[in-house]
Amino acid sequence: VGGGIAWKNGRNKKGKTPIPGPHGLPIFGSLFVLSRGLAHRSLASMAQTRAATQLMAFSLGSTPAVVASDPHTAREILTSPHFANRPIKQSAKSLMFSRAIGFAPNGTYWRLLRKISSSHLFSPRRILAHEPGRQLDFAVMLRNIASEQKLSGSVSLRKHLQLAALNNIMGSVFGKRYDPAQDSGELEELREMVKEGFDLLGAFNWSDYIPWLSYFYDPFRVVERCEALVPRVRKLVRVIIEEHKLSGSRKVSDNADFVDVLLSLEGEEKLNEDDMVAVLWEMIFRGTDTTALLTEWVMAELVLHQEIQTKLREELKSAVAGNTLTDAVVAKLPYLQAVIKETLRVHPPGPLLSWARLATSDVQLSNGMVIPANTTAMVNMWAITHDSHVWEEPHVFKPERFTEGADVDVRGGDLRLAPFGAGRRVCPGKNLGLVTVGLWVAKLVHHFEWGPDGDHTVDLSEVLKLSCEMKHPLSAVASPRNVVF
Ligand code: HEM
Repeated sequence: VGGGIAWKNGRNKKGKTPIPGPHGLPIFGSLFVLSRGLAHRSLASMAQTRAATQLMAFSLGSTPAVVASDPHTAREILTSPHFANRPIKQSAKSLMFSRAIGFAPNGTYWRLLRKISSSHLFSPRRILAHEPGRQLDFAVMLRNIASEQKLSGSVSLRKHLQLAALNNIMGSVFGKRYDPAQDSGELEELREMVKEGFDLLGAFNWSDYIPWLSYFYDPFRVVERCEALVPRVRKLVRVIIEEHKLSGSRKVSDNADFVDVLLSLEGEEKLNEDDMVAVLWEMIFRGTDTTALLTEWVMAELVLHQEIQTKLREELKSAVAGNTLTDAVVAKLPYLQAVIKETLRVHPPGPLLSWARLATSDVQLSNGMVIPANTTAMVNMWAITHDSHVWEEPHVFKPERFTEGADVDVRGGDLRLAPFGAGRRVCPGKNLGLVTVGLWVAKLVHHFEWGPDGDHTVDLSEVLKLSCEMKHPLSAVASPRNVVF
């Protein structure tokens, strides 16, 4: 059967045009493609060789799945109201994420969460109000980078970015920042919990696709580890909620943190405590790794392409001219924005858009194919951004394609480059993510010249976990520049 075991009985032929796809193995289908290595690359070459880039059907054990590797089909899937749900992994369910924005089914509760977060956490006014926090987290990072460079002669950037990103999101969500020198115990506990959650959500769990396996095969001990993590998360978040309750006034100002906002909700909007824990915890998860790893990819490309780094510094020099580098200045730097877009194109942090979608009814596509209800639908954004029919010289890192050619909206309006997804489930944190990465990259380049580290050359190999990150963390020589701001 085209598509394999989960597509038997003509499931892939419901429309005028059948959906092509590999036969896969008995029982497992094409599960091994997802369970190891770089799934986005394997799926891209499978779709290419089968002339199935528009849509390819395949089986993940008993779960029928399709993947779109072309902008047109990707748009039809992501923006269709019939794909507004997501299939939920066992780990996400056990970690309470079915009550958080990313996995809550399309309905009143999910719409309420989107509304609350877009007006109180992600609105331009709120993002601006939290700028002092972004500046503060950068100032700490700057000091730590300078001292590591002085001590070791090079800098391993990842840990600095991760601490800044964690503190930044903790600041705007929980109103709390950590100083490694003073709060090492609590910070370590939090870091460990975030890492455990990432590992569990990113781990490939065979029983998500072959349910009966769960009775005797759970190599990552997903169930047991989730059961151990949930009480720790509840305890940490509840303590923070109690501290906020004790602090009195529920008046919510622009720079209030998200806990205050959730506590101030009244009537039908009021969330119960478990829902609050889920929503708050999800923000920490989604907001930490994505900004840190995108900044690391940008900096790796800038170390490899010194001429691009010099050009960016020139742009910064003329824009700063005695002023502080702020969000407002950064937003008006076309070359910096082009460098970030080009990094999102070459290294989309979610190459398969992180969380899939689920068809809630049969969906007819404009090419005559029909995706049956209950099919898991993925978009291979990496395949689209590396397709030579869509992008000229797709493997070349060239920010100029965005300054010299037509500009491209990366926030979901143009499916040739939609690293934040699109449609009603598009990433709500996209503006916050872009503003944070923009400010930090601008400041890193303004304060240091970033050169190659002779002992650790830049290696762009990827590893796909919850997001796609550099397999070998970036190490570079950061030569301080004599700048005041
Ligand atoms: C570079 C930064 C980021 C990237 C590349 C990114 C990417 C994505 C992608 C691809 C999706 C799935 C969209 C879809 O299905 O169409 C998503 C969803 C989501 N993201 Fe982001 N994200 C980033 C930053 C953030 C930040 C900073 C936050 C919050 C603090 C956040 C919160 C979320 C949430 C809550 C969802 C689920 C939305 C829903 O299902 O309704 N993201 N993100």
